[in-house]
Amino acid sequence: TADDSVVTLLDYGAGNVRSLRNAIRFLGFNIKDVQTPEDILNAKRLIFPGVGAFAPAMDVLNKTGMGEALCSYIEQDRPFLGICLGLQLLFESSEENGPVKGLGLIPGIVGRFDSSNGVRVPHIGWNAIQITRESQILDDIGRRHVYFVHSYRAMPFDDNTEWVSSTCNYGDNFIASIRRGNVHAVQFHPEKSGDVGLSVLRRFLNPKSEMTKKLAQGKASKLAKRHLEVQGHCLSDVRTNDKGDLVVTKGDQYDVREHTKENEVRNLGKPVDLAGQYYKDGADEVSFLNITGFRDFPLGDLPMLQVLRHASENVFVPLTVGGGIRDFTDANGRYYSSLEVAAEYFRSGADKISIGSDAVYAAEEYLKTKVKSGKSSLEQISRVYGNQAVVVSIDPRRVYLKDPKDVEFKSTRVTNPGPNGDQYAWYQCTVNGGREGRPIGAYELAKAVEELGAGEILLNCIDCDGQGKGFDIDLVKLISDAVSIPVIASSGAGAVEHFSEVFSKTNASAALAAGIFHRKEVPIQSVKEHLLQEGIEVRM
Ligand SMILES: NC(=O)c1ncn([C@@H]2O[C@H](COP(=O)(O)O)[C@@H](O)[C@H]2O)c1NCNC[C@@H](O)[C@H](O)[C@H](O)COP(=O)(O)O
Repeated sequence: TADDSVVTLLDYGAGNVRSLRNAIRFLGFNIKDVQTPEDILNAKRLIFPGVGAFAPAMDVLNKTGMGEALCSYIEQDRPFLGICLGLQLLFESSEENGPVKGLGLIPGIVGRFDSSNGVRVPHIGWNAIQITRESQILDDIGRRHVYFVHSYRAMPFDDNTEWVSSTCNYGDNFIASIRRGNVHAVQFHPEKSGDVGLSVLRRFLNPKSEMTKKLAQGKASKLAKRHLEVQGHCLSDVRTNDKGDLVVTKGDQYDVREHTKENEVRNLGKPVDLAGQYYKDGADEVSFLNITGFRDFPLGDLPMLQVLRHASENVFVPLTVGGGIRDFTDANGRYYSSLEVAAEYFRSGADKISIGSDAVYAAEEYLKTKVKSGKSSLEQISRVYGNQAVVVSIDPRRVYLKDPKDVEFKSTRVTNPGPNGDQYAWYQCTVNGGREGRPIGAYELAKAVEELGAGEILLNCIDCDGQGKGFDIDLVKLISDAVSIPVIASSGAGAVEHFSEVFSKTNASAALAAGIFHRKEVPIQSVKEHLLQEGIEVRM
C-alpha cells in the first residue's frame, strides 16, 4: 500500500539530518516529518536521528511532549530506529553537560569516552562492531566497518544485556546497537557508512527485503585509519574560475593558477561528479574546501551550496565543507553570525564544517587573554553542534631555524636539514589561503583550538602541497603528539607508500590527498590494498 513506502522522521532541527533524508530517498522511501506527538503515535515506522548534544535534545522532547509519545510508541514495540543520540536518549541519563535525565527506557548512564585509555576523543571514523545477539537489521554487516562520530557512549552491563545487540571496542567495549522486538537503535551512522550503512537502513525500512547484491564480508577488527579525498579531501579545493564556474582546482604550494599566458585557474573537474566518483571508489570521507571563501561570503555563494546539496544526494560517507566560515556583515550592513553560516552548510548536507582563518584569530585572542570568550565561531558552532562536527584546517609554512631558541614558538628537529643546513624548523600559521603569515605556530594553534572546542584537525602543509614527495612527517608527528583529538595528515601525497609512512611514523588518524586522485595518478583502492598489505587497518 502507499503507506508502505512512507517512513516517519523525528527531526527536531539540530544538525545535519539531510544525509539521512538523502539515504531514505535513495532507498526509494518517502518521508513524513513529525509535527506533533500524534504524528509519532500514528507512525507506521519511525526513525529518530539524534544530532548534537543530549541536554538540548531532551529539552525539546520534554517541551513538545514528543518524549512521552516516543516512550509509549516504543513500549508498544512499534518499528523504531534510533541513530547516535537517538540511541543515547533511550537510556536513564547522560553525563554530557549533566547529569541530564533521559527517556529511561533502557537501564544505564551515557558517559564520555575515557581518554586516559589512550584513545582520541571524539571517536571519529570507521570501526568494527561485534554482534552479540541476532538483530535482523545488522545481518549484512558481516565484518565490515561502520562510521562513528561521537564523544559519549552507553556501556553494556547486566541490567541492559537483554537490549544489547552489538558492541564496539574503543578503549572499552561500548554499546554499538540495541534491539528488542521491533525497536532498534545504533550508535553509528548508517546514512554515512556507505553500502553497509544503506543495507542497515534498507533492512529496517523493509524487513522482508532480501538483499539483491550480497555485500562482501570484510575483515574489520578495529578503528581503521581513514583515508580522505579532498575534493578538496578526496578533498576538492573548489573555487570559481575566471568565467565564474565553480571548479575543482589544485594548487602547487597553494598557487592554483596554470603557468600559461592566460594564467587561468587550474580546472580539474566538476565538484559533484568527482565527489560521487570518489565515493564509488571507496573514499572514507569527502571534503570541499572553498579556497576563496575568505574573500566571498558563503551564504551569498549559492553555487557552493548547490554543489553540496547535489553531492550529498549520492555520497553516503561523511562530507566536510570549509571556506569562509566567520561572522560577516554584507554590503547592505546585514550581519550574519558564523553559526548561521554553519547552519546553512549543515542544512545543505555537510556532516562536518571546517574553519581555517577564523580559527587562527580565535587562537591568537585566546592565547593573549587566556579567556574562553565563547564568542568565536569555533566555540559557538561546537557548542551547538558538538565538537565532533567542527574541524580546524591549519595552513602552516615551514620556517627553518639554526637554534630553537631563535623563536618563542614550539619548533622541532627536522629530518631533512634546511637549505643552509638548519637542523630545526617551526611552522608559521597563515590565513586567507596562505596569503598572510601570522605570529603563531601550528603547535600553539593546535593546542589552543582543541581547548576552544575543535573535534578534529586538518593539518595541511603549504611547502608540501601538490609536491607529491610525501607528507611532512616532522610536522604531523609534532601536532598529532600534541593534541588528543584526531589529526588528519594532508599535503604532499604522491604514492601509496606515503600513506603507510605517515601512519607508521606518526599518530595521524587519517590521511588526505587531492592532486594524485584528481589527476588519476593513484587509484584509491591501491592505497587501501597497500595499507592492508602493510598490516594497517583500513575500511575496504
Ligand atoms: N590556495 C589554496 O590551495 C588554498 N587556499 C585556501 N585553502 C583552504 O581553504 C580553506 C579556507 O578556509 P577559511 O576561509 O580560511 O576558513 C582552508 O581550509 C584552507 O586550507 C587552500 N587549499 C588548501 N588545500 C590544501 C589541502 O587541503 C590540499 O588539498 C592538500 O594540500 C592536499 O593536496 P595534495 O594531495 O595535492 O598535495
